[in-house]
Amino acid sequence: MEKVLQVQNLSKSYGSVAAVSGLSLSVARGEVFGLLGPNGAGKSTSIECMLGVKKASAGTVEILGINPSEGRKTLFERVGVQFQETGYQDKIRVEEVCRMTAALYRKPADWQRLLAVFDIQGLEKQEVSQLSGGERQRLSVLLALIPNPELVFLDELTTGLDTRARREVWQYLKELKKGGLTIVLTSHFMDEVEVLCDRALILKKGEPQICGTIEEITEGSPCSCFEEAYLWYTGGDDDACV
Ligand SMILES: Nc1ncnc2c1ncn2[C@@H]1O[C@H](COP(=O)(O)OP(=O)(O)OP(=O)(O)O)[C@@H](O)[C@H]1O
Repeated sequence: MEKVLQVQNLSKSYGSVAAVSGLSLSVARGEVFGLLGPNGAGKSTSIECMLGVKKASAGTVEILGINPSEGRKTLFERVGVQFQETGYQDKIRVEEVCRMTAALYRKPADWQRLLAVFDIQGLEKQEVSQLSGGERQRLSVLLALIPNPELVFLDELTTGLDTRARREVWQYLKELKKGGLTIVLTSHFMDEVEVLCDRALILKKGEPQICGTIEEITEGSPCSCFEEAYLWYTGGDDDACV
């Protein structure tokens, strides 16, 4: 199966802090892959290094056959990125940020339709700074999809979304997956990971603990459910399954 993302021995230190150590993974086309771990485990740093936004201390990354630090322009034509926080221009309106993003790509998605899908329709004239946290979150996912990407990185996909909105985003991503989209996501919600991810990798203090399907990860622990297994992999030595 075609690999759209390949990471080998990626490490990143900030001074004496080893944020990521020896991360290796590969993601096949059409797969949904979860990068998991507690706050500060190194998820965002890993994604930023994969994209070439931050310079890795060691390791190699290939996205769609491209070395991200060399082919940035080609890469961003084909890859969508949602970051946890986006620095929007002061007073920019929803429709302006959508239009400006769409203008960057040759074959952008229909952002008006995406506004409807993400239930932000009717807020086009509103300033982004005046949106609620959940609306802003949905907008950031929408913006990552405007390039019509082959691969999308979603960082804390549904943080701040209400129950209905989360399910709607899941449903939409499942449809995009059926259409062949490859998704790499981070999440703190194990129910979301179970619903969406084909495979996941768990980081603890920057170090990969296990990589596999939800079943493989659960079976690799003494626990009987995935969330407990996650807590077991990421907890202290004394942590036992509930
Ligand atoms: N610019 C930076 N300078 C110094 N240390 C940093 C910097 N960015 C991140 N770190 C540290 O690197 C480690 C990994 O941070 P990172 O943001 O990648 O974690 P994360 O898994 O994405 O966390 P969260 O779930 O809270 O978003 C943390 O210890 C963090 O304090």
